Amino acid sequence: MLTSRNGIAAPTGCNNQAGIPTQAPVACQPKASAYQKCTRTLTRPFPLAHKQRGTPVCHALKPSNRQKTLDERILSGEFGDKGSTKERLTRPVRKFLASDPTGLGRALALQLARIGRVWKGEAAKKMPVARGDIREIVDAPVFIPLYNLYRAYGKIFKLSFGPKSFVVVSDPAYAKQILSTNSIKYSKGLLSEILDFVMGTGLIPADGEIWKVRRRAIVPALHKKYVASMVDMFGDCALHGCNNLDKAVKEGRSVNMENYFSRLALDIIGKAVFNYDFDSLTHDDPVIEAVYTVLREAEHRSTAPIAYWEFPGAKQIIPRQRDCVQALQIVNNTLDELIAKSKKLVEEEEEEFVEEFLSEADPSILHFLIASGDQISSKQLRDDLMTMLVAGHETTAAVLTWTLYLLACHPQIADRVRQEVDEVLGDRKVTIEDMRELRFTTRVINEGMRLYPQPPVLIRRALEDDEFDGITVPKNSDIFISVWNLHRSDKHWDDPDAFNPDRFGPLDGVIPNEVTTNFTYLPFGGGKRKCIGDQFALFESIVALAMLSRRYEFSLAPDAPPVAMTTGATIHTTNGLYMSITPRKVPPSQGRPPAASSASTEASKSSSAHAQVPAVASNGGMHRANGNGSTVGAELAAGAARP
Ligand code: HEM
Repeated sequence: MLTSRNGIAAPTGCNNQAGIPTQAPVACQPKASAYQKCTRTLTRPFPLAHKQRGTPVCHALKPSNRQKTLDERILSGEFGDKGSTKERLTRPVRKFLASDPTGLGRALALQLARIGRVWKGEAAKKMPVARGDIREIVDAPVFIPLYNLYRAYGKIFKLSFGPKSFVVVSDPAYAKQILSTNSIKYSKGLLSEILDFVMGTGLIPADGEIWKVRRRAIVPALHKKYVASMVDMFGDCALHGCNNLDKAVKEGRSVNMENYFSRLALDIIGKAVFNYDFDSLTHDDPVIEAVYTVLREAEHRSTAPIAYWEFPGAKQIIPRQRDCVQALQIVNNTLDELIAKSKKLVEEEEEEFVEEFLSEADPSILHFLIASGDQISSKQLRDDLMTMLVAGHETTAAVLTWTLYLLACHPQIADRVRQEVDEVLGDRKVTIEDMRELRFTTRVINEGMRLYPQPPVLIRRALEDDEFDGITVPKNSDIFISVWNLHRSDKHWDDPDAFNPDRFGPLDGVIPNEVTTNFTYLPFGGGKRKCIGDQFALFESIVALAMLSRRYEFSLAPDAPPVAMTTGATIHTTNGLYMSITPRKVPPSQGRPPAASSASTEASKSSSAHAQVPAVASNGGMHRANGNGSTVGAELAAGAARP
């Protein structure tokens, strides 16, 4: 056994190439001391948008021509002098003049010093431009080079390669300015261009008036009663998943839990968004295959160096593009059928549409939107549904994957989760009230999302000039807000690489979000474009983790390939997350009765455990109350601090 930085034992077998906090001898870790160990060879210029999938993770820079590591170069002050070159060059002249005994030289030196100060002031307002060894950055997931460059160039810098350039932002105050205070000055830019083929004018890529209208229409669909009913469904899906895992356990097989979570999340989001049972946990069919083809294409395009699919004829000639067109057709046909079915049901049920409308026959978001009388084209509806499918699938699956990985590397923390789950749930069904009781499990997810934010980078484009401490970001700049850097910065976190779910304070304290941490912690973004599925996703993750922890103990399969990261829209493993699974004897107790929570009495009156929770402006005033916000931090925070 080795000991992690936070004093928690980690197994020696924990293959730690994924930036996790153990002191196991790792090849590459985003920590100063680890950089020297990487010896990968540089073969091409820094591939910012290069396809990363399938390449082993290496968080380090190769030693430069001068055989210096980045750490040594940072320590040497190479990147430190952000002053004026003119001022630096004229410094010796000034010194020489100052030593002139006649007085004339001294007067000139004084004058030169004044001009030097002006030059220095001007230089301070210029954005640092990443230079030099950028070409030496190896084939790593994109957020890792950005982390290294952040350490070299600081909280805002420009990254140029060829005709393209990006502004990389890694400061909470700047992130707040872009996402919240000055959000009106920014669009989704590149993201809209990349995702157009799959999401069209869905909520994630949409901007301006379309975004406003669609957000107002969709957010009310994720109301309290809906989320409460979804918790029930999460439990059923997770149980179904457990039954599948039992088979693997019996056969003594290790299981790729990344794949498992991807399927679980697909089954859940299909039911939640359009009441479609993919049942991908037990079988594959052409619709599932088509969905995965489209999802993989979205990831492929977000990391491809050039938009080759836009070349004339590409969609007909290139096999992967042809497959994508066919897959889109299958998905669109399926969605059209579901839309038609839902319209028919709405006509038949003739239920009055009330504020927290929830159809028993079909509680999905699609049904809500149709029942609300939302007059939109089928194309827009499809765009919205696809957006939620993509947004709610990959993200949650990735959060669960990396959190389970962290737990496997920190058995003592996994023990604490199991203990809590046994106490709260025993072997009974999970309910919405339990979300307030599973506090440590919630913290574990919070910490999992800090160490592995999904997505690790947020993308924006400046619609007009904006200023950051005197530095101008010009109109049309493409901006990367590095959530990874914010979450891993030692300026904002003690021992930032350590997996320490207790770091967020007492368990009955607030649930961390961007507001409680002043934009240092952004698992769901912030401001008016904050995730609308934050509460849904957090509950889904808690339920899945609780159900698994109650039944099994997980450890990394001894013969598994090393766990390493690769970039997609979210962080994937390079070779899967293979786990050995040991069944636990589920305690026969019924856990705490759900009504034990003070909230649940209220909940039973109002059908929602969140009913009594005051609304807290967690996102710059764009709150769910006005149809624009989302509330996980606020509602759970208030819930956690219950009497
Ligand atoms: C753990 C799971 C999830 C994570 C980590 C996550 C994260 C995020 C983040 C960081 C953003 C902001 C993106 C930006 O500012 O550019 C976002 C936006 C969004 N998310 Fe999520 N999300 C999750 C689950 C979900 C689910 C389950 C849904 C749907 C039910 C969803 C729907 C959306 C939508 C529609 C947006 C765009 C909102 C807008 O631009 O107005 N997300 N998500």
